[in-house]
Formats: sequence, C-alpha cells, structure tokens
Amino acid sequence: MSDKLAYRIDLTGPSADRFDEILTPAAVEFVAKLDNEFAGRRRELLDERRLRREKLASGEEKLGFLPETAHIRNDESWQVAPAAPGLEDRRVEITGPTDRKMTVNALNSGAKVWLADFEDANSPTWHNMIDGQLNLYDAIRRDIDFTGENGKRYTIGDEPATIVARPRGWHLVEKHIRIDGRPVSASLVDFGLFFFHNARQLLARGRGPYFYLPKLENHREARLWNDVFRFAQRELGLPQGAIRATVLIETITAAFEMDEILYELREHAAGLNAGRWDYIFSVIKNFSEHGADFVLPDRAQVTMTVPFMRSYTELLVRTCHKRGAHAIGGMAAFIPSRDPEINANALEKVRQDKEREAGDGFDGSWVAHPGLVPVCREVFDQVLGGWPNQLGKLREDVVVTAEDLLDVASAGGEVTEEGLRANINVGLRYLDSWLRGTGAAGISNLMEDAATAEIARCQVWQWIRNGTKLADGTAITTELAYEMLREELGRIHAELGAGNRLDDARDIFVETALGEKLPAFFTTSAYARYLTS
Ligand SMILES: CC(=O)SCCNC(=O)CCNC(=O)[C@H](O)C(C)(C)COP(=O)(O)OP(=O)(O)OC[C@H]1O[C@@H](n2cnc3c(N)ncnc32)[C@H](O)[C@@H]1OP(=O)(O)O
Ligand SMILES: O=CC(=O)O
Ligand SMILES: [Mg+2]
Repeated sequence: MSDKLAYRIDLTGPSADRFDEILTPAAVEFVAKLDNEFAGRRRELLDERRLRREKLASGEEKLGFLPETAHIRNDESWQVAPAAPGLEDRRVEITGPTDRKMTVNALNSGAKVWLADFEDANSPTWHNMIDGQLNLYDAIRRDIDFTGENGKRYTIGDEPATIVARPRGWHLVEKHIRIDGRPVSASLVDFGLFFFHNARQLLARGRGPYFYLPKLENHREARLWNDVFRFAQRELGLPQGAIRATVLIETITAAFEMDEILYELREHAAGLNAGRWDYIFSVIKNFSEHGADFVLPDRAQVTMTVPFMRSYTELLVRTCHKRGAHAIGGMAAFIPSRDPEINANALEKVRQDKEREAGDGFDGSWVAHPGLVPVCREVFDQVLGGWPNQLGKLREDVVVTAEDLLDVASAGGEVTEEGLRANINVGLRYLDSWLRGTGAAGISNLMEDAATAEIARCQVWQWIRNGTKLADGTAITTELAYEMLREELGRIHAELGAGNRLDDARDIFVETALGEKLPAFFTTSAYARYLTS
C-alpha cells in the first residue's frame, strides 16, 4: 500500500461505509510504525508469559512479591501524574461495547466515565473493530445523531461521560492488518487508530487520550505500554504525559506487582481497577493443576468478600492511594430486569457490592448498564460528601501478604450440579453470541462477557482434572461433562432456533474446556478460526 515504507502493509478486512475515514493511509502507517517499533518486544513478553505459566503450573516457580523491585515498593517518594481533566471524579464508570446506539447511551448515562470497550465486552470482528473506532471518532466530535429502528432519536447530551478506550490485550492479533504478511498486535491497532485520530481533538476539547489497559501480567508489560505512549506522543508532536492509563489488575501475577506497574507508567498512570472476573479466571488458569486447595467452588460462591478476593482489592486501594492514583472498583454481574422481583434483587446486590467498595476506599466503580448508574452514584455520593475521590483515605491499616493473595482455599464453598451445568450452559450461549458478533450478553439475568466465559470453561476443565466431587459425591469426569453438554445443547437449540452458531460454540467449548490441555485463552484460536475472513 505504501512505496515509501520499508515494509508492506496489507489490509484484508472487508470494507464498509466510511471505513476509509478510519483506515486512512496516514493512520495505518502510524499503526505500522508502532508495530515496527514494538512487535519484537511484545513477542518476547508473550514468550515469557508462556514460560512463566509453565513454571507456575509445574510448581517450579512460587508466586511472591519480587525481591529485585523491593526498592520501588519501599520508596515512599514517588507518585503518579496528577488526575487529568475529566478524570478527577470517577465515582461511576459505565462500560460497554462501542456500537453506535450504546455509544450514545453510555455517554448520556449520567456516569462520569465511559469505558469504550474493544476487549471483554467485544467480539473482535473486523466490522466491530472499525465501526467502533468510527463511532468513537464521531462521538468525540459530537457528530452522532440518528434514529433507531423503533423511532427513538439518539444524540449526545450536554454532559457526556469522559471517554476511556480499552484496547485489546497483548495476547491478541488483528489479522486484517498485516505488515510484511504478519498480523499486527491488536493492542497497537486499537490504541494506534484511536490515538492517531482523536488525541489532538480530545486535548483541544479539554479532555485527553485516555485508556484502560487490560490483562497485564507483570510490570514489564506496563513498561512496554509506557514506551508505546512515549513513542506515540512524540510521533504526533504531543506533550509527553498527555495520555492517561488505568491498568486493570486482573491477573494473579499482576497483583504482586501493583506498585511496579504504577511506577513504570507513573508519568501516564491514572489508577488501577479491580478486574475481578479476569482475576478469577487467572487464578483458575494458573493453579489449574495445583490440587484441591486451589479448586474454586461454583462461580456464584466466589464473591468479593471471600478472603483471598478481599485481600486483593484491599491491597489495590492501599497501593493506589499511597501513589496518588485512583482505585476503581469492579463489575457486579447483576443487570436490570423487566421482572420486578429479579430487578429489585439485582439492584440490592449491586448496592451491596458498591457499598463494600466505597467503604473500603475505592474512588468509584463500574456498572454494566445505564439502569445501574443511579445506585452506584448514590452509594459513592454518600461516602465522598463534597470530595471528588477518596485519595486521602490511605488505608495504612491494610497488611496483605503473599499467603493472603494465594489463599484460594479461603473461598470455601462447594461445587454443585447446578454450578457445573450453569458453566456449560453459559459457556455455550456466550460463545454463540460472540460468534454472531456480540461480545456482551445478558444470560439468566447476569452480564456475561469474554472474562466470565473464560471462567465458565476453565472451571469445567479444572474440576475434571482434579476429579472434583459434586455435593452428592459424584465425581466430575469428562464423560459427565459431555453428557451435560449434550443436554444443555438440546435445550439451548430449542430456545435459539435458526441462525444460531451452536455447532461452532460447541467445538470451541470442547476444545477449551474438555481437552487434554487448558488453552490460555479461548479468544485466540476462536478468533483465528471463526472471526477472520
Ligand atoms: C469483565 C468485564 O470486563 S465487565 C466490562 C465488560 N462488560 C460490559 O461492558 C457489559 C456491558 N453491558 C452490556 O453490554 C449490556 O448491558 C448487556 C448486554 C449486559 C444487556 O444489554 P441489553 O440486553 O441491551 O439490556 P437492556 O435491553 O436492558 O437495555 C436497555 C437500554 O440500555 C442500553 N444499554 C444497556 N447496557 C448498556 C451499556 N453498557 N452501555 C450503553 N447502553 C447500554 C441498551 O442499548 C438499551 O438501549 P435502548 O433503550 O436505547 O434500546
Ligand atoms: O475487565 C474486567 C474483569 O472483571 O475482567
Ligand atoms: Mg477483564
């Protein structure tokens, strides 16, 4: 596509209306420059991830706080950059996909921040990725105005939420953009296109290019992001430090490196978020073969108040506030319902979750649905009083050891037939939805997304591998799981009717939950097989 460059760029995704406004030669070359500069380091870090996972699985490595970075943890003097405009008060953050309707609804939801999601809530089809960029492009320029199929008019109101984009994680690639035949890092595509088109606009409008960084496993991955930011700012002639990034602490390995992650990103860091669903997934994945003490009960029983989860969130608040960074709470999976009883229960469950977080010192939290903005706001209004955050609440009382973070057995609970069936049912339904291009779905009154689906399939694998027994003494075996899979498929088929992708969903589930090996992510192989043209 370009004669001037030393490398060949190929765009292989199908074109659609206005995609050329995002995929301009200059924007694509910017992504190619990022790739040229950082692809090698990304590859090395992914290799390190794989090796470390093998060492953790075999017991060769035991997780702990790193001795070689103790000086960073013990140094009281450093702080992260001050909160940037639009990020001082983050009491309510709504998350969600970037389709046009949800973009407007999220911006108008009354939340302070909108996490515009290219990650857990997204099925990374080419259309979703570029259409999402287009919607953000228009939203930032306040140029969205349309009428829905039902006649409802959508336009952005006077006080839209601050946009924080979440690019895909380091493990994913974008196969529709190839450099010298090689697919490009999905993180660099999502970050690069958003930054190239919008950074200047956002700064001119009194905001900035803000990001959530998902699924980091250690501080060297944070250093890579920081270097990407420095490079990108230099390329566009923007001041260093214009970007702000909030890092999701959603892997068990990153929980041991919160200080170090903030330190690496300190000129750009805005805070940490307790990404509880991927965190649970990471715990299951990394300790999947560590025996009964590491087997978690039914997902519904792994609440945020079980000791090992509470230790993680308490340490997160303490670490953030020591460094002047915001601590943002996680996602309660309950969503509003038209059924008044289920709805009241969902609101109460969300209220309790937000009360715990607000009481523990978090500065704000996530909601999955506009109908949950008021309850989250109410709870945080009460603890914040007239203040925009609780950065002054240092939580010096919190002492969390490595043993506390690793005390998975503290979850207690049991594995039930209902829990096993639910994992299979939700796994299949979610995969069907993801294959059809929708990455977040309401299933049985809960929000499900890529992270919760990873839990569903990993739990089944772990329970089989450990011969875990159901409450009635029946051992969970591959045969039992297959039997339930057939039963659940029958049920779901009847409900979903024609046009479903259940056959493919079944294949993905079998491969990632019932196979001999536990794949690191379902998204990597499923993307390559089903979402690329
Ligand atoms: C593990 C994690 O990473 S958590 C973060 C990632 N996950 C998410 O972000 C999930 C976000 N939430 C969602 O996608 C949705 O709320 C769902 C799929 C769970 C439910 O969506 P729906 O079935 O459409 O809900 P419902 O019918 O009640 O929606 C009512 C209205 O609210 C809108 N809405 C619902 N959720 C959102 C949202 N998160 N952002 C913006 N608008 C939303 C709908 O578009 C709909 O709008 P309309 O009245 O103009 O048609
Ligand atoms: O991204 C959030 C999570 O809980 O996972
Ligand atoms: Mg996540």
